[in-house]
Amino acid sequence: MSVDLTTMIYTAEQVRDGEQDAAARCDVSMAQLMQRAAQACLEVIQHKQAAPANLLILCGPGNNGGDGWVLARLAQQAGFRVQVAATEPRSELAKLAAQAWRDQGGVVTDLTALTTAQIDNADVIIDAMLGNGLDRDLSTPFTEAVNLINRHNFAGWVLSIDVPTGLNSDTGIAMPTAVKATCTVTMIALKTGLVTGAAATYCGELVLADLGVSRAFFKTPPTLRAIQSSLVSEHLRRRNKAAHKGDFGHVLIVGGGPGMSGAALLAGQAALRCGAGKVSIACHKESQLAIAAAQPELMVHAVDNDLSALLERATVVVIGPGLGQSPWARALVERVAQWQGAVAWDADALNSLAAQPIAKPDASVWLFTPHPGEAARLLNLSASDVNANRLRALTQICQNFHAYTLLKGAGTLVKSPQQHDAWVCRRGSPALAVGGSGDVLSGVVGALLAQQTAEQIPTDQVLAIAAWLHAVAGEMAAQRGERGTLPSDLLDELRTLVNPHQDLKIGA
Ligand SMILES: NC(=O)C1=CN([C@@H]2O[C@H](COP(=O)(O)OP(=O)(O)OC[C@H]3O[C@@H](n4cnc5c(N)ncnc54)[C@H](OP(=O)(O)O)[C@@H]3O)[C@@H](O)[C@H]2O)[C@@H](O)CC1
Ligand SMILES: [K+]
Repeated sequence: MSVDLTTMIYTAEQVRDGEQDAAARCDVSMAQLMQRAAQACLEVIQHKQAAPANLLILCGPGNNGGDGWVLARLAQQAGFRVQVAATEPRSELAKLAAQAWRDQGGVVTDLTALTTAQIDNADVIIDAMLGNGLDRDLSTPFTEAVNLINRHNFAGWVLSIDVPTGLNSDTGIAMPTAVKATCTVTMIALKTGLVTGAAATYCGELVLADLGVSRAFFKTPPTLRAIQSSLVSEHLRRRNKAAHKGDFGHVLIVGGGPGMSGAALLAGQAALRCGAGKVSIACHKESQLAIAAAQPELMVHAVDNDLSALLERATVVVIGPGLGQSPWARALVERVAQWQGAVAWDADALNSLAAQPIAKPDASVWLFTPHPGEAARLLNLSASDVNANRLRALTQICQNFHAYTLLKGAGTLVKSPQQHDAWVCRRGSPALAVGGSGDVLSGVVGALLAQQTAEQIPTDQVLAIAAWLHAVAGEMAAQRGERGTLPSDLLDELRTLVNPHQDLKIGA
């Protein structure tokens, strides 16, 4: 069976532990691995930039620097004009590689003396300062070098080897200073910190160089798996021609407090566009008219605190969009928390659970879709604590609340309470960073839950599929302009995406 190596993502520790073993199994020495790493970087450079261009290679003390020293030699042999600015090599492999560069007549300047002129003369800067050995904040001379590279007026491009210097390859947290690369060539396996958190700002295009040992390495189970389009097409098949609305579930959306009818409306519209058989909304009486007038297919009920009749008819519940934090909202949260079935919790419904926790009934399945602020409230932490280790926060929420959880933000993470590994969504767009986007997502989750039986979607894949649909709908909507894309623009795109097997052209 073929494995897409770019979908399996590991911690830096897993890579460190696994690479030596994988190299030994493939009968490759560490020096050969370094040679292959440098060769992979050279090929990426040659693809983008013909020789003789000016390369400035910045080498740090460890094996990341070693990759840089070897690259200097290979690139010069390939006809590039190469300058190296370096700190003293300290690892054995880096020392040998530095000596080989000098033996070839290569010139070296001290990284502490790096000048703006050196940077400006370069067509390509290669960041081989620090890789996955980064274990503390940057200091002189790395901070100064990174600041010089990141200046807005540098006309060339930047290739980071393995990981941009200053980015934590496990958490995706950037030190106050970190290289903003055009392209990152990472070795052997993708690392968790390159696909979540602030990674997208720093990594640029991410290229995996498997160095010929990945197949041995990939026997190790990954920490994260990238959500792929195949997950969607496997589960959202062509519908049975004799289908009726009862096959596709009844979503009840609880939300739409005073002044927040739009959130419940967006969730309802997304649930309809993603194929739920029926969608009802339980909202505040002040919101009923606005929602009903905006979308005739929605059944809109004004509720005080009695949801019993609506819950009896529902297949799944989504609670949170526009719910607010009033006593009215809390009463609804308490009622839904007792209901036995599948409940998707979002927004103020999560805040309410955070403020006054309620235990999940054993027979219920709960799905949470917090953003980092809501996740922080659920864990009694700050949002920056959550962002400092998104995967850890995700795992804690799953465990503490026995809930399938989707943690929003670039590199959305998804995890089920039972499984060890998690999913990451590598798709998406900054266009999704706008109020109402999360309401659409909760409607998508509701629709998938409602169709779970008809489409045989395992519960642990519902949030992963929803994250992918929402992210790709965002990318598609953003094609008309990232800035100014509205959550309602996602609705048409979602409709296309949930019909992957349908040829949407109308034949004769
Ligand atoms: N192993 C392999 O098979 C292969 C590995 N490969 C490559 O090796 C890289 C990993 O190499 P690595 O382990 O030597 O770590 P690396 O990132 O070079 O840094 C360690 C050095 O940095 C220092 N240091 C740390 N933080 C610092 C800071 N903030 N500020 C200043 N200094 C700091 C630390 O110093 P110390 O803590 O000892 O004082 C130590 O000297 C990997 O990313 C990939 O590029 C590829 O060739 C493929 C084959
Ligand atoms: K680097």
